[in-house]
Amino acid sequence: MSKKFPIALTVAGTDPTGGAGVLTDIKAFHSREVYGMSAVTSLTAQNTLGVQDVYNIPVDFLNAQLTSIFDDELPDAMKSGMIATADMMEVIKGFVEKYRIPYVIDPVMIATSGDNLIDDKAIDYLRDHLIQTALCITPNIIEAERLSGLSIKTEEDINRAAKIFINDLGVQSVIIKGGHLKGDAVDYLFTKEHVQRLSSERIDTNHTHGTGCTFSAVITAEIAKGKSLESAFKTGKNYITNAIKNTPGIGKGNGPVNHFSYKGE
Ligand SMILES: Nc1ncnc2c1ncn2[C@@H]1O[C@H](COP(=O)(O)OP(=O)(O)OP(=O)(O)O)[C@@H](O)[C@H]1O
Ligand SMILES: Cc1ncc(CO)c(N)n1
Repeated sequence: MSKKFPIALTVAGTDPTGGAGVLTDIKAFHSREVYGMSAVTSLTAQNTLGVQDVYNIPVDFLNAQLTSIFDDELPDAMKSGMIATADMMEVIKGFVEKYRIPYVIDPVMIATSGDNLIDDKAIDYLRDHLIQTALCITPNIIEAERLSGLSIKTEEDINRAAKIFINDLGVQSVIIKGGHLKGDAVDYLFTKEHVQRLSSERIDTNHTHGTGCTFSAVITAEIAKGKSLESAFKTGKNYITNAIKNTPGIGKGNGPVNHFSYKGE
């Protein structure tokens, strides 16, 4: 029997309050009418106030989860979020290379609350071995600084960092998210051939927990449908702007975004 929906896989950590990580990814896939699958890298104890504890899944068990998925059905696209260790990254790289699956990397390093989510060895492995396997990587400013080695304050700095990603680090394409800069919320997609700049008004809110996860999950869902990266980027940007604007107002701290409100293309 042929499958009725595109399938997207997320490989990421969990947030029990559902604002970031695997749960927000699955909500975004569902909202975009894409069937969601997940392999969990870490269980976190966190909420809108911060990260209280982290339990990393043993690397063999991450391998077992991915084997269960890939032995049964091939997802149309996958993304990763929090991957706490280089050992886990090596396992994930093996599956991406074996199955040649379109792969979006959200290079998660630090939670919105400021807590570290991955170790230094993992950041080095990400930069030197993993990001090259992706169709696209989606760093925020802090992650782009850490991976490129540049300090990023202006649009010119963003252009310079993109050149490092593409020319020196061998990345196919990169979306640098300007959510952490001042002024409008501007994101940039760089490929070898062109730059696409998408801008939205900055929404005055602290309810931005899981925005990066959600944005990359929507992009992955659109790629799973066979959409171009340029079109997926537009949908991701429209979705996240709407989702932040319509915050459901959950929790005592940096609340999550709304997965019910965006009805556009
Ligand atoms: N206050 C805001 N108003 C409008 N758009 C925003 C705002 N904050 C972030 N965005 C948008 O949300 C998306 C995610 O960007 P951001 O830089 O917040 O990612 P992130 O830091 O990786 O998120 P996370 O909180 O999951 O770690 C981008 O499209 C960015 O432009
Ligand atoms: C599990 C997880 N992934 C990603 C982030 C980044 O928002 C987070 N806070 N928690």
